[in-house]
Amino acid sequence: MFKSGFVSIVGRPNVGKSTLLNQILKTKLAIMSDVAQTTRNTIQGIYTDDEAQIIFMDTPGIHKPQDGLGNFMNTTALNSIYGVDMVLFIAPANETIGRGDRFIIERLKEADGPVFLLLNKCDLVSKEEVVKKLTEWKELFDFKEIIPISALEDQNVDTLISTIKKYLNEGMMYYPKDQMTDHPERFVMAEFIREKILYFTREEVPHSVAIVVERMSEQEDGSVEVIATIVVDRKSQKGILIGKQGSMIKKIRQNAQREMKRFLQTPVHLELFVKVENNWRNKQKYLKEFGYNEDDY
Ligand SMILES: Nc1nc2c(ncn2[C@@H]2O[C@H](COP(=O)(O)OP(=O)(O)OP(=O)(O)O)[C@@H](O)[C@H]2O)c(=O)[nH]1
Repeated sequence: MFKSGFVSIVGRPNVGKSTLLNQILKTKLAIMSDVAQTTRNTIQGIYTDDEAQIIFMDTPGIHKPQDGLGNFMNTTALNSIYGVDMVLFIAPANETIGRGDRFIIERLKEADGPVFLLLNKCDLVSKEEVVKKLTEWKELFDFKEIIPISALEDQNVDTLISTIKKYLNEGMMYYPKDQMTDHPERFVMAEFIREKILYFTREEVPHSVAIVVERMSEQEDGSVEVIATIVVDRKSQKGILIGKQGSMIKKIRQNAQREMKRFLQTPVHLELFVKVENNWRNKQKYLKEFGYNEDDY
């Protein structure tokens, strides 16, 4: 069973978020900041192995502290705790628990999914101090897991990965294992639609559907409009996809839209069209148009 999920890493500035991410991604595929940047959330890195794909999310705001607690902890700074499967809260072992930490802790109560505490920089303090710190933290929040690590020295990072995997649900591989497409976001949007088609239609519609994301554009209010066409190669498949009075396509649309919203962290309006292109798989023109090339397979 392959697992996947979205994980956000939060913590005060300088606690070691980037160091940890680099350590995790060191040996694996690293897709660093900006590659799949959206208006609000950034995919900071994607860890993929044979068992799971973990997509680390980050909110840009939390990385750009300004002076004063009030500023760097503005309301948007912690948005990445919503709509993710798990939150990793990093705190340094070598510093006292401060106002910044307490502020984040308060917000973590609203987090979607389990919250882990990663006590970082454990290489800088004694075992006794680590234990003492962990006890203090335990009193402040009901963490699902507490893991002492050293991001810099690569201590316990493998334990962290296996623990994350334990909590992930079965899921698809959102990104190719070792390759990025030109339009990562469009690719992911198309995969959401494909997943829902397979889920709701089961075996009735073969895997040969193509999904073309025609447009993906940000609206003035910050929402995103996605227009996509599902291409099938027989008329009967179109009928199945649309369903009785449009009931099937509605289900696919609503559920894909929900995933997109979760992924982009902003309202999404999805429009779907179904088009029949006889035997499109054999037509070079379409293969090109749909963005497939031999390298993808
Ligand atoms: N000794 C030690 N130093 C660490 C560890 N992790 C991070 N550091 C150091 O702490 C400093 C801050 O680390 P970053 O990874 O940049 O912290 P960050 O949380 O990403 O910081 P922002 O980008 O400001 O949010 C760097 O000098 C790191 O080398 C660790 O496990 N042990």
